[in-house]
Amino acid sequence: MIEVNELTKRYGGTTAVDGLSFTVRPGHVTGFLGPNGAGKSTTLRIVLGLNDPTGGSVTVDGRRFRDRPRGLRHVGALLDAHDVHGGRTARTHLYVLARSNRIPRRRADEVLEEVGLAGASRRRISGFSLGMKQRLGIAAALLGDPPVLLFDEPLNGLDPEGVTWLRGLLRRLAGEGRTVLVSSHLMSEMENTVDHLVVIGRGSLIAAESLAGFAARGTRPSVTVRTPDLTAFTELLTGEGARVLQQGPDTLTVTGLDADRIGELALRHRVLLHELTARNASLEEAFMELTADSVGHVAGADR
Ligand SMILES: Nc1ncnc2c1ncn2[C@@H]1O[C@H](COP(=O)(O)OP(=O)(O)OP(=O)(O)O)[C@@H](O)[C@H]1O
Repeated sequence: MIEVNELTKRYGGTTAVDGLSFTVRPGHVTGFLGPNGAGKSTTLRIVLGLNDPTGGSVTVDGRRFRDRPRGLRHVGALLDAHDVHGGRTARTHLYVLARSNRIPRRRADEVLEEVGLAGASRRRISGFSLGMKQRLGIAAALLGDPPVLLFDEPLNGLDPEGVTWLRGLLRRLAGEGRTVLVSSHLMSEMENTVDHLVVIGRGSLIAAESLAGFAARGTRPSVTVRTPDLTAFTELLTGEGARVLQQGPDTLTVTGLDADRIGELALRHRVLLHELTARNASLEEAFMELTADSVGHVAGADR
């Protein structure tokens, strides 16, 4: 468990983190979300003891990370994929890390295999693409088989296959009972990846809850319905109190009734449905609404 207590970090006149408290529990993939400059990287650096807080504290399983010897066995982290010695090969990079944490060498080969870099393990890192460096950073995080994992914007630079792979890996790690915290400034990246959210803006907590709970804060969720019985079904839905917008020759957007209820109505009245989709767009809307005051630079704001 990661516990952040009343954390504050100032850089001169800039307050990067401002009295922030939250808890990250095992068994979940928790998204750490906020607009650019919200203080995510600063918080993660403090968790790892790379920066000292101005006030407050962070503990991992009840202790400061810095007080643990052989840290990679407790917390694995990917903060900056470029933060590697380009002249080394991927293998050597991991061997050095393994040695300094008393981890057997064979583990380095195992994690290279796991992240899909076994074939490139003897190549110099300077020739790696950003996506390959991300994979190498993930391999380093997994090296010590740690119960706690932190990833700062890990989807950056990954191609669609890489994104799908990483989502699966994060879920598996959480399924094994580990604590997994993943930062991003994009809700669209997180909605298919995480089940819990910690949202911050200007260094302060905005929300800490389940993905479903967060979505419910936004504008009302909508459901897309495709049916050849457009007119009759629209009447039925409005009769049940729904708001219905026609989007195309056979497509409706419905608010005010959830997808389960709409499906039941269709079944009861023998209406043929070709599609019934609950839209997650409200997550993005909730994020934008809740963080609107914390966004430093809004496109077009000066015009
Ligand atoms: N070493 C530093 N010196 C001075 N200011 C800093 C330093 N590190 C971060 N900051 C400032 O602290 C604030 C928070 O930055 P941080 O990088 O933690 O945000 P972030 O949420 O990770 O942003 P992004 O999504 O852009 O990575 C920003 O205003 C940033 O300019």
